[in-house]
This record gives sequence, C-alpha cells and structure tokens, in this order.
Amino acid sequence: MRFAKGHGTENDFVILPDPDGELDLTPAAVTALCDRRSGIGGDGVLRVIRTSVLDEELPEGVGSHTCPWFMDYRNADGSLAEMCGNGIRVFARYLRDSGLATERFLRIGTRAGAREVTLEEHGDVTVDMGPVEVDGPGSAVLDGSSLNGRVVSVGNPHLACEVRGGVDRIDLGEPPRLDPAQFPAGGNVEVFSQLEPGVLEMRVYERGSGETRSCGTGIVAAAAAATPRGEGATWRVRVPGGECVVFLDADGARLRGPAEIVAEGDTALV
Ligand SMILES: N[C@@H](CCC[C@H](N)C(=O)O)C(=O)O
Repeated sequence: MRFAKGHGTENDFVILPDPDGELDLTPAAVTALCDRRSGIGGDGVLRVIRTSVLDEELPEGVGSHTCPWFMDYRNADGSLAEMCGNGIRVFARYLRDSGLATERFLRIGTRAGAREVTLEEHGDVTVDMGPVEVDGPGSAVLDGSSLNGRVVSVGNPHLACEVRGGVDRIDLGEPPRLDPAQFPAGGNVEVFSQLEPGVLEMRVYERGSGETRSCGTGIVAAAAAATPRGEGATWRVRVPGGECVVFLDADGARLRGPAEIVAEGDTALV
C-alpha cells in the first residue's frame, strides 16, 4: 500500500491514497500505522477517497458533484472523527502535490460537512471551518482537579478551558474525564491562556489520540471561547508545534496555517 506522511504544526498524519475505496481500513490497521515504534507513527490517518465511492452516509452538502474528495479521518486509536482542522490542510496539500487536484481552491467532504480550502501563494493553507457553536459551561477532571471551560462544537466536540498561570503547568498525561451527559461521544480538551492582545497559547488532549502538538479544531475552539459573544476577532494561537491564525466572524471561523508532506513510501501494515 502506498502512503505519505505529513503534518500541520506537528499534528502528524499517515495519508493513505485509496481513491476507489478498495481498502478495508480496520481500527487495528489504523493503530498499527500510527504506532510510533512499530508503525509509521502519527496522531491519525487521512484516507483519501472519492466521495462517489464511499459507502457511509454523507452529511448534507457533501455530494460527489460538489466535493470530489472525502477526508476519511481516523484518530490514532482507530476511532472516526467528524473533522480535523490540521488534517484537512495536509489533505489539500497532498491532493495538489500528488496531482489528484490541480486547483488552488478546493471543496473537501468531511463528516462535519463540506469545507472550502485555499492553498495560498505564500505556502500556508486556509480552511473555511464552518459554523462554531460556543455553548454553556462544562468541566473536566484532570489529575484529580476540576477544570472549567466552555463546550464548543467545531463539527467535533471540545471543552476549551482558559487557565491562569500559563498552559505548561497543566498535566495532560492522562485522559481528562468529561461528563458523558455533555459529551456522549467523548471530546477534545484544550487549555489556553491569553499571552497578549490577539495572541493565545494552547495545549490539547485529543479524543482518540492523547496529547498532541497541535489541533486545528481545538485552536478554533479556544479562539471562539476567548472571544466575547457576538464579536468578530483575529487570533494568533501558539501551540507546542507552531502557530495558526483564526479569523472569526458571524458566519464561523477560518483557520490558516502550514501543511507539509514529509515522506512517501510503501507499507505492508494495511
Ligand atoms: N487533530 C485534529 C482533530 C482530530 C479529531 C479529534 N481528535 C476528535 O476526535 O474530534 C485537528 O487538527 O482538528
């Protein structure tokens, strides 16, 4: 099986080109690929498949005539996720580099709906992330203590928690415990602090992958939680793996950041 490896702010992915949907991608195969010692290593898998050959039910607006390609995203533990903000930039870069797409403006299908992606002239990739819902308060139990935040949906579920004293003092070694009534399918937990006007720092514990160096949807969730309700804003968000920019307005969010393909090869793990 051909594969590529890519990352966006060091959130890294194994990319599997499967245009005609011939692959039986089991959770066990995903965990084997993502294993950092016995596999290729990654926070998740991006299966590149034509929307027209997918056999799962697609969200409204994700038709093969409007979105030829579907980002079939899997977390490192093999679970499915609705959306991946870093992954979709890497996915777009792969489509373009491999010649599967020739345009700079792409519309890509995801389980959270269709997303418009622009490969910028200067190298970064901008994604229209769609609507962002900032809901009521929620909490997580981390390292025996309770952390309060806002429940945010960016197509996938997040708890974005503003913390005092910097994000480095928070131990994200163990999975945060979330209220199953609020997060029936689990969730991603972000801790963030404002460093200066317009600049946030953030760390994340991702559902299905553990602590990662970055999470694009998490970056958007933190930026939305830091913005007073009803206001537009631009935030630079620093994560351990780099920096992204979030533009928020009444329609939702756009996320801009880097996307790189670093290797290609063959694997017998699938
Ligand atoms: N790393 C991603 C998010 C991947 C999915 C997430 N772990 C979930 O289960 O919702 C990003 O960049 O957004």
